[in-house]
Amino acid sequence: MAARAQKAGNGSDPPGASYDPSSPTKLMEGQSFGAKFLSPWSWLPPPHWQKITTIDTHTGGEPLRIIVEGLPDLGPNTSTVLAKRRYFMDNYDHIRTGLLLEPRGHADMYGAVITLSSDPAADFDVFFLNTDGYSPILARAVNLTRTLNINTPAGRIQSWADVVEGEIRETFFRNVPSFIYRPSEQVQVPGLGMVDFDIAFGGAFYAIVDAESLKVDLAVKNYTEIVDLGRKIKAAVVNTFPVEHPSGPELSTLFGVIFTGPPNDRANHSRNVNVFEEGMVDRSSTGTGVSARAALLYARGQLSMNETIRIESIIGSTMTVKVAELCSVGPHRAIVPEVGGQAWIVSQSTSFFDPTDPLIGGFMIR
Ligand SMILES: O=C(O)[C@H]1NCC[C@@H]1O
Repeated sequence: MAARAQKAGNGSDPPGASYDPSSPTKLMEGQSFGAKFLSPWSWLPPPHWQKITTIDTHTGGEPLRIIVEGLPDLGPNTSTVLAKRRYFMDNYDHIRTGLLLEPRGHADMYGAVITLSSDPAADFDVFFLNTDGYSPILARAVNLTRTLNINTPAGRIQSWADVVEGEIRETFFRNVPSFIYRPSEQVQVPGLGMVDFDIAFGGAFYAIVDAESLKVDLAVKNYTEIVDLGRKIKAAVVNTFPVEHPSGPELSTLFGVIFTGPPNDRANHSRNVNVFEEGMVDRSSTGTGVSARAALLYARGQLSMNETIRIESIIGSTMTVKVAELCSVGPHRAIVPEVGGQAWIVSQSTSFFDPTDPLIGGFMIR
């Protein structure tokens, strides 16, 4: 494959032909063979291959691949983030699958498209990609030096950082209004019997289930069982309890099932494991999920205004949440949650898409 790409890139030059041993790029003893033949000095992809540059980050272990260069035009109507997302869905879904699925990604990969906003009140627009489709919002910490107003498919959020001596300690965002949608419901789940749950919205709709009622410990060793339970419960709830957000159909789907359980670290309030879409598992405690939990806890008198709680993820990473304001969303009494977390930048890379690659759009093994 490397030889084929080489031929396409440099005409008839043999691999590494443009490498000049006397140049400053000369390899030192111990440098890898790959460094010589795949270095940008010796090989360039052919001009007709699509090239997309991304920056990878993670928030509490949950990956986020952000497209920073190479995205084609987002169409004639860029007036709203939803219009841009619609155009992307209709025209570039192969970019989502190509960047997030194997071989460039994996079944639980996540992505984001950040664009300038035509809304003067917003610093930028962002929409989110996952391996099964598109998420209404992704509660992610961004590294910031000032408060940013960000338009997401779920609405406007604000994000800022706590900076101490030039170092970002924690980042926060003020989420969209979050509310209980259907408290204390039950559903018959094939193979499980009756399952108790609540539905709450925190930027996305979730069915929230106490894991102890299913006798499952929310540990990584039970990953497969947790995914299986999440998929079964989600299917049963979707079939029985349709959700409708007052803002319209784009937000009116059940995104996932959040299992709650006791924390491993007693300093934390609880544990959240979010099984979303068709079986993706959030490595973090889920920003939209802790928001939905805060709405539920506040309505039940188990969380006070401005009281901060810390919620663990399946891998033990944490996010904080507090109720910062009260408001309403259509007929629902709502809270405005403030979520805190930590994010790290881990790499930058350019993906190449050879049009003759039969797996150019990616594949998934789950
Ligand atoms: O933190 C969040 O809200 C997101 N993480 C993956 C699933 C959710 O979209």
